Amino acid sequence: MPADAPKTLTLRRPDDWHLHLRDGAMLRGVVADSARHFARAIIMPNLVPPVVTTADAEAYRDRILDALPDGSRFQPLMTLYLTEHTAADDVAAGKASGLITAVKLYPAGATTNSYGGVRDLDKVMPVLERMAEIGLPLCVHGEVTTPEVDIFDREAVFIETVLDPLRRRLPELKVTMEHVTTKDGVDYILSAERNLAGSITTHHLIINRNAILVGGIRPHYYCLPVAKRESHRLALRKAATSGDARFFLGTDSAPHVDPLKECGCGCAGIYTSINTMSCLAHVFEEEGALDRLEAFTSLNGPAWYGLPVNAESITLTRSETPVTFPDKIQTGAGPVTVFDPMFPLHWVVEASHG
Ligand SMILES: NC(=O)N[C@@H](CC(=O)O)C(=O)O
Ligand SMILES: [Zn+2]
Ligand SMILES: [Zn+2]
Repeated sequence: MPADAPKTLTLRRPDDWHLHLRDGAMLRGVVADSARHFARAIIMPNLVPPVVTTADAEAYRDRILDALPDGSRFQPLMTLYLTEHTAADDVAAGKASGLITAVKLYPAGATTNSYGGVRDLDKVMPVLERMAEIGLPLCVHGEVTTPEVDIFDREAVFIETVLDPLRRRLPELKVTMEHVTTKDGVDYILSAERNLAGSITTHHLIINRNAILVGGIRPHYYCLPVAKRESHRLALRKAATSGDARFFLGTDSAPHVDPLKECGCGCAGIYTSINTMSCLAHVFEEEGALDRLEAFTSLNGPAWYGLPVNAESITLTRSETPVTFPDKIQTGAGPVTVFDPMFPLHWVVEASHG
């Protein structure tokens, strides 16, 4: 690091625009890790059973608020899991009451707990048209599920065969491409003049697909969309550190207990809530872009979702000796392995203000 490089960095308090908190004992075991650094998070609705109606979302929000540490002001921003039976009026009522921030499209079978997702987009067009009218964003898990399509191509094929046709059919619909993992995704977002933005995870800025497979199979680096080759990781880094308002943080922190990852058919998902800010400061420093970290974590997301930026701030400090995080956290549901970036971390969130 150059001698004159900053040793502390103060940012508006960040938000997480894509987060899995789960429910029950797991929720109670993980929520404090997000609430420590983040003011708000968009909460994914892929519970079992999923969060389908406004009433489901209200009940789930209350369970999250209940699980928070005393005094926490963390704000869960709720989403609805789009199904072919979703009622447009219920979605509109959820938005009007201020409860619902977005609706989530899971192509059926694309990822964890997505079997109740959408098979035929025509069936959800009335809901999407209503969302376009009322300005409610659609968050998309952008992968096709066609068995013939190679898993590493599923995002690119989704853009070409599903997302682009949908956006041409309904240009007024605001779409968030969640957890973008490819240069194709980045380029597609950059090509759009309006109504398209993308979230990028912490881990996709750090690992490529080698992390999963070289030297043995490493289930704790397996997530969906699966990490791609190095050229894609570099494209994601460039987008995230560019300051471009169309890119913002969505950690996609997705806890599964270790026995469900370390087995013959392991679940997809990486747990990063606890060390995300340290990892991101490292990445942005490597890219010479520490001055653009705040845009990525704290400014671009609120602008896209039409929310105010947080009044509070946090300060990160760079220590000479590496900071350590636990290898695993213990939850009432079982142990959850923490994302290991495979390099020492030096940045740590040291204080919160306001
Ligand atoms: N990202 C993942 O690998 N897993 C997520 C689902 C998702 O976001 O696709 C999960 O719920 O476990
Ligand atoms: Zn997803
Ligand atoms: Zn996710």
